[in-house]
Amino acid sequence: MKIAIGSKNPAKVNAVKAAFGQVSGIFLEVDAESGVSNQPFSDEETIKGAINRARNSQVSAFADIGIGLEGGVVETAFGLFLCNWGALVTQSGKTFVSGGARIPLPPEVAEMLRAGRELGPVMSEYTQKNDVPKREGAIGVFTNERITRSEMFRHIVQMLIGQCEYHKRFLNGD
Ligand SMILES: O=P(O)(O)OP(=O)(O)OP(=O)(O)OC[C@H]1O[C@@H](n2cnc3c(O)ncnc32)[C@H](O)[C@@H]1O
Ligand SMILES: [Mg+2]
Repeated sequence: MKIAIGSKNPAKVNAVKAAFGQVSGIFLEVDAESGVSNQPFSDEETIKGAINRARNSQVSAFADIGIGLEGGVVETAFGLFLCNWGALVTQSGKTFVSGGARIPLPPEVAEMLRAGRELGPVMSEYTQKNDVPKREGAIGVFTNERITRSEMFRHIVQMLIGQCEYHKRFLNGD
């Protein structure tokens, strides 16, 4: 099975490979367009980014399925929360969506994002560490690395695969 991943970020790529586990597949990393802003600011925008990445990677790699993973933030009455979404698109165009765990960002980090900055660079500055988005991620930093970005995305991909399996098994879909 050819599986296209709509990103070259190792935190995402490793998550997809781990979620598929024993399934023998060829994984193709594609710099897929998300079609949304670099810093999505709502669930809707983040989901849209995930679906676009999934579809664009599947099409451009002629893959059996495409997986898109997108990170964003969402404003709530309790502060600005991390939000993460994934999408799986099949060759026939069937689309599955799932969301990840969410935690609030510290107020000083949230303020920088509201001022128009992107979370990745803000996190590197905040932690004085490079490549936070490719490593533990903001979720890893603020959970004392109990849940890393890759693990969070792995759960999302497992829920995508599971929904796809359910669809095939019980709904006879393709
Ligand atoms: O190469 P891609 O796949 O685009 O990987 P990315 O790290 O940029 O990931 P996203 O585009 O999905 O994330 C949107 C923005 O939010 C940042 N971001 C999202 N989640 C993050 C996290 O857990 N830790 C650090 N930065 C994060 C990210 O760096 C971007 O600025
Ligand atoms: Mg990005």
